[in-house]
Amino acid sequence: MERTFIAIKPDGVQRKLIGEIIRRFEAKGFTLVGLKMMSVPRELAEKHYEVHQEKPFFPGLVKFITSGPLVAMVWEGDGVVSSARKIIGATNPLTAEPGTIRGDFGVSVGRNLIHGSDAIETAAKEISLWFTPEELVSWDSAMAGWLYE
Ligand SMILES: Nc1ncnc2c1ncn2[C@@H]1O[C@H](COP(=O)(O)OP(=O)(O)OP(=O)(O)O)[C@@H](O)[C@H]1O
Repeated sequence: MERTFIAIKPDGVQRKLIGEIIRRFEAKGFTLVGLKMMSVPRELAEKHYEVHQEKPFFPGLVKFITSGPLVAMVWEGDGVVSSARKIIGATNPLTAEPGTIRGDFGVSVGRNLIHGSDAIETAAKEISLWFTPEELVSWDSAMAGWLYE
């Protein structure tokens, strides 16, 4: 079953949106298989965003991600990688569609509340970067028969 890495960034935690964000993924029908609240070490933030290391916003992004607690999660379900990106919305919350997390709760690109892996291969890399295998819990949702044919 497909898995994706989702992180509620420090602004989402401070804004008390943890419950609302988890609710949206649960209500859609995805299954939570990994969850931890953590302070992010600088090296982990830099590794996670290494594709952006030459960008002017990189130092500020690393400072922001390491500035407070973050909630790291792994969600499972058919098509969860691309569906999660739709639930999250466009990178800039001002242009993100209403009904998406960023569209409903954010106003600036540097405080866009949540991260979601952008492809299946990226998801696998990010899951192994943020979680050990022992931290992930495989379980069968009792609702599966009502979610899938
Ligand atoms: N111009 C910018 N100014 C400040 N921060 C930015 C800017 N562009 C991107 N970022 C930050 O870098 C993150 C990664 O940018 P990317 O283009 O990969 O967007 P994304 O894939 O929608 O976001 P994420 O990887 O966090 O899910 C953004 O989520 C945002 O927090």
